[in-house]
This record gives sequence, structure tokens and C-alpha cells, in this order.
Amino acid sequence: MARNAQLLIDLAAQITGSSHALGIKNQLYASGCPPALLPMLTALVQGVAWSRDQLLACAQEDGLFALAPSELPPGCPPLEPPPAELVVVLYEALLGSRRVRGTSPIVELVRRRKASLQQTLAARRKRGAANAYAPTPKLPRYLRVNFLRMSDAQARSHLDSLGLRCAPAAAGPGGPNSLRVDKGTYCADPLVPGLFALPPGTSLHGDGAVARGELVLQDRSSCLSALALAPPAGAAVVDTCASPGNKTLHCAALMGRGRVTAFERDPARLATLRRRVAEQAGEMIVEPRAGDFLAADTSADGEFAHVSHVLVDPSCSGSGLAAAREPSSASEFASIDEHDGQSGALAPDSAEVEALARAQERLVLHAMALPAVRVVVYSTCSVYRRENEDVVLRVLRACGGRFELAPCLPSWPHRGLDGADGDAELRRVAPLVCRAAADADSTNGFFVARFERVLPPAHAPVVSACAAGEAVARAARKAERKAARKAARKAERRATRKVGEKLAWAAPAAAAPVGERSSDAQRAHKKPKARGSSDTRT
Ligand SMILES: C[S@@+](CC[C@H](N)C(=O)[O-])C[C@H]1O[C@@H](n2cnc3c(N)ncnc32)[C@H](O)[C@@H]1O
Repeated sequence: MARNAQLLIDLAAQITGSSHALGIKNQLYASGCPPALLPMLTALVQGVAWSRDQLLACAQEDGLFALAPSELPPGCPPLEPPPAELVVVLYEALLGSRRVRGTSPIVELVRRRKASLQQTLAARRKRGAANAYAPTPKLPRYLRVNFLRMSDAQARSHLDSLGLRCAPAAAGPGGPNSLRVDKGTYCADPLVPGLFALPPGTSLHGDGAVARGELVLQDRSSCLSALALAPPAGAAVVDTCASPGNKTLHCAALMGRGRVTAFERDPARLATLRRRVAEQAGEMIVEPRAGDFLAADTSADGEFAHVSHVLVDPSCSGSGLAAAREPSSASEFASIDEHDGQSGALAPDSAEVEALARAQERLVLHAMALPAVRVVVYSTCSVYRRENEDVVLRVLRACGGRFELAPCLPSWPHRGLDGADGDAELRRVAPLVCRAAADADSTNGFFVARFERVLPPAHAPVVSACAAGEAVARAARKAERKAARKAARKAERRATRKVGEKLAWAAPAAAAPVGERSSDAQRAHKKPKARGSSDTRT
């Protein structure tokens, strides 16, 4: 027992103490951890990543770092700089299992100091200096019905057969969009079709429907991206950053038929994607594609010239992953973890977050460069403005009026950051985009925005606001000219038929600033029934 405990501590220290070059998820699987211990190792690594700074502040206040060498157990390494193992053992003692197991000198040190550290922690909590210690919210366990394999009614019968009772959705203490799911019950998500909420911590290890890919463990917020994209049956879709494929396969389930080309540049994650596509009967629709989406051909006669909908759910800081995940098996963890390895502990103004945001912008702009694309949805599991609203603003500037921000899932009540600090641009974007948070929405922190193409005015300048966007903008210009000529010809034909009805709303929208474009977008969004689909505007 103590040996296993020490093994977990050593592996967790090795992973959390490294430079994340491989990403946490990959390191977990490459660690050599026995499969039976992998869920515990995962929980330990995530817990340490989340609470490192607070644990060290507590140890500092407790005087741990002021101990003389003679006060340390024999063989104990110096505590400055704090060894990774110390943070792991502090986590276990104070926030994790609350037990100090293991055999090393650091374990012995923390064992001796445990009572004092606990008191220090309690004092810090009392005076509000340890907010990060507040227990992470226990989120409901969500199950998405894979409509390629199972119907809503079959899913309900399956849940009934597990001894759960269907209850009406009830709001929790977090507000009207939070969900309270009592023990022994489940409920249908009132806003996300085909999603069921089960009590927090429900173990679905070994559940046949999950194993067969009929039900998918997928967080509520993660379902928003495909819903926002709303690809119609038969559409040609690209998922730019696909693995492990939750959103790809959600798109496929919504479409029923059509094609989703799912790019993934990481070979190991591509293998996961392929496996899950097969498990969930997605082969007829999803085509996993090895490689970098940024290298995808955007020419007017290229392979993706017919793609109408693109999902961009790129690598991000993962700062929204608030849930304390205690998966009941390694495979369960593998099936739900979409985040690709950043620690989630990156500071919002760090160079890493800036680099991620630049890459996110490049991906969205490259998606917009596809000649026939009409809808681009951008999402992250980050709560940082730099990766969310700021990316949207910069993309809008860089795309030269070819795309506008459309209202994203208008019935989702939690909208973007409101710019209360006087930021007018942010105020215009906020009502159009969605955010999610653990307390208000009973799900991980998330962000989604929906861009729609506006009819490009002939010779529209493509102005790149960021250096990273320049190359993409140049590539886009070529396709732009062709698309503009085509659009102009089409518009001319229409104008002679219908006295310019469409041009009247499209042209001013393309020339107006973001906010005005956005309100035009809202009108345009409501047009499909009157005019046919808004997706037919190009
Ligand atoms: C946040 S994860 C995607 C999660 C996925 N959308 C889901 O819902 O299951 C980001 C993924 O995109 C991949 N990726 C990042 N940039 C990429 C690019 N330029 N081209 C292709 N794949 C990329 C990463 O390797 C990672 O697997």
C-alpha cells in the first residue's frame, strides 16, 4: 500500500515537475503507471496543477521553508526551490485524500507537520486568503446520446434500467441555468437536446451502452460547439482540431449524413480519434485526417472548396476545466478528456497564453479562407478573455468584413464578458457569444462564438490586424477575389430578378463596424425562414 502510494507520488512529481513539453495527458500515458492506478494518478496530477501556488503559500506561511536542515528528516532534499514531490505530498495531505502515505523523507516531513499545516490552511481559509481551496464544484455527470447508434427513448430506457428515475430538470443554487440532479435520478438537459445529467460522481465504468458508443460521456459545455455550428444533414464540414473527437462525433450525430473531415496533427491523438470514430459508428461520416489544418488547401478549386461549416476548437490554456475530476476508470478519463495537455494553471497574461491565442487566431482565419465556408464556430475550454473575446475581436478586424459575428445559441443565458470596464468593443461582442461556468451553468468553463460569412463587397480589402494573420490573409485574398467575382455575378442576377432585396441588407452589413455588423447578423440569422437558409448567402 505504502509502496503504491510512493509510486503515485513519484510519478505525479515527475509529471508536475516537468516542463509540459509532452502535455500532461500524454505524460500520464507515457509514465509507465500501472493501468489500475492511472485514474488516481490523473486526479493527483490535476489537483496539484490546480492548487500548486496556494499549497506553496500555505507551506510558506506555516514556516516549512524556514526549517533548519537539522529539523528535516534524514535524507530530505533542500526545500528551496520546493521540490515537485513536496507539492504532491502537500496536496495529498491537505486537499486530496487528506492522508500522508508513502515512504520518502518528504512524506515523513509532511507527516510530522500535518497538524500545523492543517491549522495554517484553516486560518488562511477563514481570512479569505485561500479561495482556491474552496472545494471544486461537483458537476453532474453528463451523457450525450449518440444518435448514430441510439434514440432518445432508448437512452431513457437504458438509464431507467440502471435504477435511475427520470426527474424534471431542476435549477441548483448557481441560478436558473445550473442543474441540480439528486441521487438516484437523472434529467434531460433543458437546453442541450440529447444530453442527460446524472448525479455527480455517478460511475459508468463497465456500462454497456457507454462501451458500445451508444452513450458518450461528454460535458455539457463541450456540446455547445456542435450545437452552435448546427451543420445540416448532408453538409461538408471540417473540424480543424478534432481529437479525441467529442465535438466531431457530435456534429456527425446531428447531421446523420454528410462528411466531416477531422484534422488532427498529433499522431497519438489521431489514433484515439480513429478508435472513437469506429466505436461510435461515425465511419460513414467522419474522415480522420492526419496533419496540420493550417496546411489545408484553401484554393477555390482545392479539396475543401465545397466545405460550408468549420469547427475550430483549438488547443487552449484549459483554464475553464473547473470540475474536480475523479474518474472511475482510466478509459472513462480517456473518453471525456478533450483538453490536450496544457496545465490549466497558466496565468492569463503569460507568454504561453499569448502564443496560444495567436495560434487560435491563425486557425480561425485559415478556416475563413476556405472559399465556400459560410459558418465558422470557435470554441475553447478557457475562461481567459485573451483566448476568447479578444480572439473574436482580432479575427473580426483581420477578416476584412468577410465574416460577421452571429448570435450564438441565443437561448443559452450566459453571454460573453460585458465590458463593464468601459470597453465598447467588448460590449458589442458580449451578447453575441456564449460563456459557461461551473457555478452558473453546472459545467466546465467554456466559450463559443459563431461567425457567418457576409456577402463580400467587390474588392473588399483584407486587413490583417495581427502579424500572425498576414500570411493567412494573403492566401485568403486569392480565394476572396474569385469568390467576390462569383458573388457579384450572382448578386447581379438576383438583383434583376428581385429588385435588390438581398443586397439591401448585405452590403451595409459588410461595411459597418463590429457592433452594427453584429446586429445585422442577428437580423440575418432570423432570415432563413423568409429567404431560405441563412447558410445559402454566399
Ligand atoms: C482542445 S483539443 C480538441 C478537442 C476536440 N475538439 C474534442 O472536442 O474532442 C485540440 C486538439 O487539436 C489539435 N490541434 C491543435 N492545433 C492543430 C492544428 N493546427 N491542426 C490540427 N490539429 C491541431 C491538438 O493536437 C489537440 O488534439
